Amino acid sequence: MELMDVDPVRLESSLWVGKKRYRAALTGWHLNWTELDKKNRDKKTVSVPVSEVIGVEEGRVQVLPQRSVAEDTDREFTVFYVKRSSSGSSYGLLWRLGRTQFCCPSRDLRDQWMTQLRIALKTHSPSRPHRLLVFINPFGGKKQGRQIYHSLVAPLFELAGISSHVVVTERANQARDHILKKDLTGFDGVVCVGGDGIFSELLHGVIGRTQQEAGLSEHDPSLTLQSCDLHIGIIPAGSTDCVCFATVGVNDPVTSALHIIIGDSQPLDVCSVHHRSSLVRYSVSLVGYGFYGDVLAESERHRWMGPLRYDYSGAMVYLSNRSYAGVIQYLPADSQLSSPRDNTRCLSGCSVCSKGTERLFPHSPGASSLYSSHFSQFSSDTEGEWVSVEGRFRAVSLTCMSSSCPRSPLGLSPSAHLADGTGDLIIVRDTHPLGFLTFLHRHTSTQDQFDLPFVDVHRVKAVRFSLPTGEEEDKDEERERVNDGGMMEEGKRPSRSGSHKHLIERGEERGQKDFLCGLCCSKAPTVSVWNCDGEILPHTEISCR
Ligand SMILES: Nc1ncnc2c1ncn2[C@@H]1O[C@H](COP(=O)(O)OP(=O)(O)OP(=O)(O)O)[C@@H](O)[C@H]1O
Ligand SMILES: CCCCCCCCCCCCC/C=C/[C@@H](O)[C@H](CO)NC(=O)CCCCC
Ligand SMILES: [Ca+2]
Repeated sequence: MELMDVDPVRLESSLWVGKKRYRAALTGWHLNWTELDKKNRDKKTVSVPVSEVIGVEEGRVQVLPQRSVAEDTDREFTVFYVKRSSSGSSYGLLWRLGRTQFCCPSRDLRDQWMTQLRIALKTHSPSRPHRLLVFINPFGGKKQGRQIYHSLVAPLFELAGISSHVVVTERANQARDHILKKDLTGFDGVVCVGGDGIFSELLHGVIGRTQQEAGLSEHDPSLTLQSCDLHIGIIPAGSTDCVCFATVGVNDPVTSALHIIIGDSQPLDVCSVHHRSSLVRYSVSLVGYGFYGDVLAESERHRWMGPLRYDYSGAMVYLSNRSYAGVIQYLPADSQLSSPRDNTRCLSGCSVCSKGTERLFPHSPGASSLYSSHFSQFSSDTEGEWVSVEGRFRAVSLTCMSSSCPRSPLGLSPSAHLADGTGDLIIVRDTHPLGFLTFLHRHTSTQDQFDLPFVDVHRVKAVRFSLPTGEEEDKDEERERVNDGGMMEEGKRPSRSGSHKHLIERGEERGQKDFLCGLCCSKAPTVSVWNCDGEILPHTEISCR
């Protein structure tokens, strides 16, 4: 009989940790050490999975805040591993670098431990990255990206034997263009240090490059795109850090670095946004019209405030008390599988997402290892009946994930799934100011923001938005924007500043010179803008899937 899954003890010996004696054992999957009392009886045991061991060093070594090695240490070795801290959010725990110094009775035994631990690490951590391409946005969030990387992350990568090539960006879209055009041979993954904006650059680079190599056009909305092999890691250093927070559960650079080192991965739904037959952008978090579009447009004028700009702009936009007319069409997802109000929380290993991945990519051998897979219930994309809603809206939001962030720990749609191939469409119809304030305020607590008479939420596969008949986007303007805003057209993509300029021009074209000027205009604008993961879209009429 062949025995599978045996976990033989490779090494067991009596070691010292400080002044206490321990029995340490290394099996294939775990490193355990048990304190022994004077009569050799077991006291408490610490057990660390080998897959969570970060590194092993000879001697008494310290890594954070600074690397230091003590002398006279030929019988000692230090093991570094993931340590789950008791603090964090209700949704995810902070991870810290655990460190234990062992002292062996002889140098020989120390060498045996070092060798066996390194072999175990190699054998039991096949998905760890060895070489990473890191992009730092020096202007994201509180402008701490460089410092966060060099003081908290680089020492951990070094300890784990990961070599990294670092690019500090000098302009917007540099990271995206690098991924689209440069030789990426030898890199196991790309990492961004910044916020959701630089993550979005990496996302567009990785998806774009994969389609280029597969010879597929991203502009064709009916095409099933190739899913991406290159993983994206995020070291949070932005203003909202929504993608990091919603996937890891906290926005903490050390936690994220440790997840990257041990090769954790999480597939993500990606929503494509098209205007007519051009791809405009991809989104993983929020595609939002009305309140969230206006907050973003307003906040771009106050970038100097840093992350506070969203609070200030949120208050200003709330006070401007706006609603917008439009026609929303959506294709509902299968309500038997899940619902936005079923009170579930999607975490790594979620069963709804696993079933979704199998359903969406039945022939993919690495279905569970997909990272940035394209939003794709495509075989059934045109199936089902489109539903149409016309009216005036405070906010129309489509979110592919919960979009939780420090500002809203449960997010825009707390029960949304990270990788089920659907998004949640939240429709907030026009209402009185106090009602809307209640809706917003509930995002900051555990109260149900959907339990309000003017709010509807639907789990969807696709959404289209258009202006009411007679108010469609101007045709000439359309033509100009199609040429201007195609995401894949070199040098003509809407950047933050580009979009802002566009928005001002558009406001002026429509006689709304003061659209962005203090929100104090007497004549309220008739159209808002779309916020797509923190970027302003250059079109009002869009289709998302
Ligand atoms: N060197 C650079 N100079 C100017 N802009 C840059 C540079 N590098 C990246 N960018 C752009 O800066 C924008 C904001 O970056 P990022 O997302 O990192 O920070 P943030 O806006 O503070 O955070 P969040 O998106 O989480 O709110 C992105 O659109 C990105 O494309
Ligand atoms: C009375 C109290 C009112 C409090 C209101 C709190 C509402 C918080 C909801 C937070 C939703 C975040 C959605 C995430 C969007 C990100 O993809 C995007 C890119 O980072 N961020 C923004 O657009 C930044 C947009 C920030 C909007 C506030
Ligand atoms: Ca989803």
